[in-house]
Amino acid sequence: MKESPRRLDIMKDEQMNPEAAPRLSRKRARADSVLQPVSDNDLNKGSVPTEDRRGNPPIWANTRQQVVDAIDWYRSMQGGVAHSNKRCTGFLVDGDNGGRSVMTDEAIITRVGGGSTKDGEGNLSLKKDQSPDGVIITAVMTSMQEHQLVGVVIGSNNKLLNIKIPHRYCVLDWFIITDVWSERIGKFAGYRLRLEKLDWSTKGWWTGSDTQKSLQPGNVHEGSVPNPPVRTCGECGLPSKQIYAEPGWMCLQPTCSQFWKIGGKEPSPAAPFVYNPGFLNNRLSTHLDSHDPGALAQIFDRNLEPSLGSADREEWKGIVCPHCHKCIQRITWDAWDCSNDPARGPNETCNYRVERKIREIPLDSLVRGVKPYLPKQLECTIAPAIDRLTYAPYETRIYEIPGGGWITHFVANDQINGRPSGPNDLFDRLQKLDLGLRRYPLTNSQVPGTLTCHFAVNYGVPYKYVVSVNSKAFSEAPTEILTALGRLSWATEQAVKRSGGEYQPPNELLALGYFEQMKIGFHDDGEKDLGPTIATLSLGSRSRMFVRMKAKYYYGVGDGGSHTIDDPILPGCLKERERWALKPDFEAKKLTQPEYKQRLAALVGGKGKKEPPKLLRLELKHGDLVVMHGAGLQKYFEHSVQPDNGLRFALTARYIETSDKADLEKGSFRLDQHQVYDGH
Ligand SMILES: O=C(O)CCC(=O)C(=O)O
Ligand SMILES: [Fe+2]
Repeated sequence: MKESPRRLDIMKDEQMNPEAAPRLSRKRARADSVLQPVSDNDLNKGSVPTEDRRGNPPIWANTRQQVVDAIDWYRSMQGGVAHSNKRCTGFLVDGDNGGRSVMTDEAIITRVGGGSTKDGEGNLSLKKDQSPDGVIITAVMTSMQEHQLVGVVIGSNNKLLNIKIPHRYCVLDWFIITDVWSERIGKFAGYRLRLEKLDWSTKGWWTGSDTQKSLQPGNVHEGSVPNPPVRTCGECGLPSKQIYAEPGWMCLQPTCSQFWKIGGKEPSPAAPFVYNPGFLNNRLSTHLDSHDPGALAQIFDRNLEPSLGSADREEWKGIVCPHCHKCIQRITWDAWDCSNDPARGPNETCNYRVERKIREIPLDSLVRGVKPYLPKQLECTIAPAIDRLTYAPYETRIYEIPGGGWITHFVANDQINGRPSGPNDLFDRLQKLDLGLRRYPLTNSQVPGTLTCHFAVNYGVPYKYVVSVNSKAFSEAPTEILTALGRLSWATEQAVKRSGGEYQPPNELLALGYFEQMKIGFHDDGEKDLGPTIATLSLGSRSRMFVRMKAKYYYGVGDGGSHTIDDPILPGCLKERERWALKPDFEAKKLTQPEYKQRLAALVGGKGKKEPPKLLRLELKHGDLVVMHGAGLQKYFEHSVQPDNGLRFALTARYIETSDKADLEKGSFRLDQHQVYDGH
């Protein structure tokens, strides 16, 4: 732990007494950081970062999701701009800010993301003009017009500040957006913005101990420079500020023929660009000086408040540690724990912990009087074969998925659920147990450190699904888990036998727990050694399960944007007939591979497609069992489950092929008589 509370107190004292730190005269500061030309390279790239900063961040995190979970104004896992209700609420300045970006002590000038792609070196570049009507630009503009508070987070890849950024993500402060304008960026017109620190009575923790003064309102402070002139374009008649002292004033209206031109010519990108000092260094927002921005986040000791012990959304949001100020995610079922962080750094020692035993939630409060789903919410393109007799009192609905297999839905009822050791009892008893449920890091997430949006615990043979989960042996499992396993074995056997397959008893069980607003996104269960059959028991809050073809097979376009050559052309895929018509020519070598790919691209387009349509939307109620049977269901299709708001458990059993002795041992079990299930 680098930030002790003491250090933070020191920081506050220093901030309250801006005279405490020596600083350069304004003239010198300008010479250092303003009149220096900014080329297409970032201003301070290559300079050596120093530890000499004034203080410590008020809030910090090791992963992006820690920030997102704990900070209300930064709910964005991708891109730099967090927005809500069409307003920008938070801004991240990390690496790759684009050319001509600068950070002074209190102002940030950088690009606005959106509409960019990463080049070979991971730098963002525009692939077309950024539209003023895009979601991000609109949000940024609206926030500027409304003087909306914008929280700013800095990432440690940022090279604009000449300090060593102490953690991967650090909150800077509240800012406001003073300007949004367009420039020529490479071949295209892209938006850039200027942010200004709201509170000009204190200095930011990130400023060096010998930095320039706070920004002052234009023309107020002795020695300050005039506000930048605004000129009207002779061509379009619209005003633009003079942002650059050099090469000079340019029209910044991207629709104007004189956009980004001086004397009819665009400045060379290699020309020195020098910010107008009045634009960079004056305080442009003088009207907000009495505004109380409120705290960046509520930071207090949750051990001092009474625990509601609910499964509400509030319970699994992140919190900011009152001791070390790190964003703590709710990783375990029953606690926030600062030390329980998969991305914890070697110097972190904070052990702040808040116990949160969940109070028992009565099943009735979740299942009684819930509004039926609308027909549209349960729309299926495949009609089930319905059978009310064979497994009575269950009703079964069998969906045959062409190219995939069968999904058998055993619909439970009060009679089934109310039996001793049935779903009602299981739901009540699972809540009282300490199963060791926790959120795990996703193994192939685009954003490192992202945790699942549900809690999990694995029993029996280790199973990797979307994450790698520790596994406990069935011999250590509570009777409730084995009781569930009994029911799942029964359902698996019935569904497999009915489709003519060979029954293989499960040797693995994954228990998932969902709080309010948790879910499992689209995924397949297809680990390499997984058998073809997967059975799930739903307990508690109602949910919907969705099934769709994977985009790769629906569009025939893989993740890299390339067309799939060994295309199975599944029934129901896009342009199925046309794809079948093309394939024989390729197989007969009448078409080369590039020609085949080109023809496919002409048929179904490239990547960046909309999501494939959902084939099934199933209503899973308390006590229901669902069996997926067929390897194709995991290979070519994917599923997701979206519970209603409220506590839910899902217990899923599978058979996993393994010759590992220890794993086999973990997966072996014998059910007691009362744990065996016969379908009643
Ligand atoms: O929550 C559910 O019903 C489904 C869980 C699931 O898909 C899984 O465990 O892989
Ligand atoms: Fe699954």
